[in-house]
Amino acid sequence: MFSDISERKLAEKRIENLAFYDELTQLPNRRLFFDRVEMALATAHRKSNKMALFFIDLDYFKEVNDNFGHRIGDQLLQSFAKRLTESSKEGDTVARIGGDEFTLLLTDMREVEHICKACNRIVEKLRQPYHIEGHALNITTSIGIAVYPEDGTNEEELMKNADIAMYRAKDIGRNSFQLFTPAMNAHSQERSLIQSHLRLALVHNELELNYQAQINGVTGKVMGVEALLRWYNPILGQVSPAQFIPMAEELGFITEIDHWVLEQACKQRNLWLDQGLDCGRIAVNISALHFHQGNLVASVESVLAQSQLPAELLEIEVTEGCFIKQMDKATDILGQLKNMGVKVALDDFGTGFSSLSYLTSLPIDTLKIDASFIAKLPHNFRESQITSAIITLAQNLNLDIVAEGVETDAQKIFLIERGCVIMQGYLYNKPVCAKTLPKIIQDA
Ligand SMILES: Nc1nc2c(ncn2[C@@H]2O[C@H](COP(=O)(O)O[C@H]3[C@@H](O)[C@H](n4cnc5c(=O)[nH]c(N)nc54)O[C@@H]3COP(=O)(O)O)[C@@H](O)[C@H]2O)c(=O)[nH]1
Repeated sequence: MFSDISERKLAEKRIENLAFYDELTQLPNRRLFFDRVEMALATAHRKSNKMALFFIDLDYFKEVNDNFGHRIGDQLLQSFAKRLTESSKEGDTVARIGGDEFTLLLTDMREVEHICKACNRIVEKLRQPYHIEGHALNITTSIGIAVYPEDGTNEEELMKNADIAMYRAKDIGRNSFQLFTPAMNAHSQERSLIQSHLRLALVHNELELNYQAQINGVTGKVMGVEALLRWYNPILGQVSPAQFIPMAEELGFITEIDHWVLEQACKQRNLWLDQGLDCGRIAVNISALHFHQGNLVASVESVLAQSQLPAELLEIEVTEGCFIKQMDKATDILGQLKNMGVKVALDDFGTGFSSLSYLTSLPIDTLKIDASFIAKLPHNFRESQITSAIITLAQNLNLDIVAEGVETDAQKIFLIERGCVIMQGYLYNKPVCAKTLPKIIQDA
């Protein structure tokens, strides 16, 4: 009899635990979190206090799972939950509401400055490296914050607005926190609208490629062309790739888009080849996400076979983001491309992570100096020094070098004097459609 009762109690406890707590981290789940918010709202209302609801999302958690496996991913979530709990105060509620999504409720807040202070403290603690099974994982977080009563007076509203603010933090580069503002609502609606149209852009034939020439500034000869994606939607108008490419990455169809670009660009370059148009290599941008998650080598192989374009006329542009993680895998992918005869350029060079040692081991052919440096030439001391150093580095490593975003004669002269002769930018031509490019090449 005694044992029956204890067993029943144990079973009840287990059921309650499953209903209200997350099994992996033992934190309250979404249901219990909502109950706590509801209770806290009543107290905050009575005492005329503020409270803050944090929506916390781990940046690039999926990559941890993909690269290190789910066991390490789970341990990371447990350590993260522990740290988040340790950095909160008595009376606060920490919860796990989904895969890598956590929430935190801070009660008894009087000023928004107190909330920001608390947030800075928490972010600092969370971003210290996590040491798991011999791996040092550097994880950052994107946090959105909604404050009662300004940003919502019930749990749904606060949660929705904290979520919107969290997406804003992701949009502006992750690793930050954002307090909700009403303007974000409009931004979030615009984002959803773009996303819903983007899903159909390929099917509705709304994508097109433009081409921008890369010119030898001394001889005027066209050395290559870069394919740049354009999207025109009848309702949204022209949408910049700087806006929709990150969305396509987030929505999971960047590989499909990159493959389409690759196909069109190779087909077009082969057509120009047949027409005897001498415009060097065609450069195609590949997103870092596609680089790691898609099958880039197979994609390039099949497109080259289908288009009949000689491999040496194709250049793949990758960014430093491709090498932050899984350097060995990245080297292997680039090596396979090189073995096929395809050239590889490192785009936006100088803006990524600081370690240059990877340059010596990566099989790349070209460095593209980022336009943000060129824009400040020739008068800005810092940018002039960096640009000169990048040119010297490329020369020492026997790499080709291309300057991006060249707009003035003064920039061109600066670059030529330092040994960078290939340039791309509005000084020569803006990106144009396939029909217009031959005229630019003939006039060059
Ligand atoms: N994965 C893919 N990414 C792509 C693809 N097409 C473009 N992109 C990436 O989107 C970002 C924005 O591109 P875009 O608006 O096309 O801007 C490019 C040029 O048009 C612009 N440019 C060129 N010359 C000048 C100049 O003189 N002044 C000036 N202000 N801007 C100039 O610079 C952008 C160059 O892009 P990149 O060489 O790739 O850095 C951009 O990050 C693209 O990479 C795609 O098909 N797939």
